[in-house]
Amino acid sequence: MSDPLTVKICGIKTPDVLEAAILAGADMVGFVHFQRSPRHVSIEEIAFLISEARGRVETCVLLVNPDNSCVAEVAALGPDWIQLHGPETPSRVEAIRAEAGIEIIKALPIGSREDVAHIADFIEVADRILLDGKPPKGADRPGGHGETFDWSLVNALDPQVSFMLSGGLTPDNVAAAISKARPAGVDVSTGVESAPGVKDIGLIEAFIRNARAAA
Ligand SMILES: O=C(O)c1ccccc1NCC(=O)[C@H](O)[C@H](O)COP(=O)(O)O
Repeated sequence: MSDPLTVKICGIKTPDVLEAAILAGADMVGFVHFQRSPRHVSIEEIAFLISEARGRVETCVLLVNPDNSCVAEVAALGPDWIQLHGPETPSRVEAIRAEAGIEIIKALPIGSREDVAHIADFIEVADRILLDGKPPKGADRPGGHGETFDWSLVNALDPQVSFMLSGGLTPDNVAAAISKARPAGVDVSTGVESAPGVKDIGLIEAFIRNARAAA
């Protein structure tokens, strides 16, 4: 039997939404620590959210090109995962994994076959790979834009490579995405919001329900 699908709800900012995501059956929740994001949460807020989540759902802190002091500060909070969502090189990902002593998700933007070929450089240095859409031109942050990509591009990937899928997923398209890309997990933020940074509990429930039904 294949492993169950991991469902991650990213960009959670408040305890009530965290609680709703847990009750709806999320496997992992993500907290964004990046000032320019409408989903940014402070270190103190993340500490509280992790303490509420511990033992109930896996936690992930999303960082963009963090320096060593930021990595140490986040690692001290004890999340299960750190997600690197910036232009980190393979050697920097490896160094952050060693510094943090925490499992790493490396997010990679996909828009072409060349981008898919680039994934191989990260297999050994990250614990999970997350494939995302490319940010729109001129965007001031590297993710969380609700941008999909051509899911058939992942057919060029070595079938042994396990990956999570994100980028523009919604309750309406998650089943098609799972059927086409066959990911080990799905990750959503924008597609379960009523406005940037404002999660909609009904959409979170529908997303998880539809992802589970499709898996
Ligand atoms: O959410 C943000 O604002 C953000 C800022 C900087 C880097 C990444 C960011 N989000 C990425 C995610 O939340 C997820 O991991 C995922 O890519 C969600 O994508 P989407 O559903 O398209 O918003």
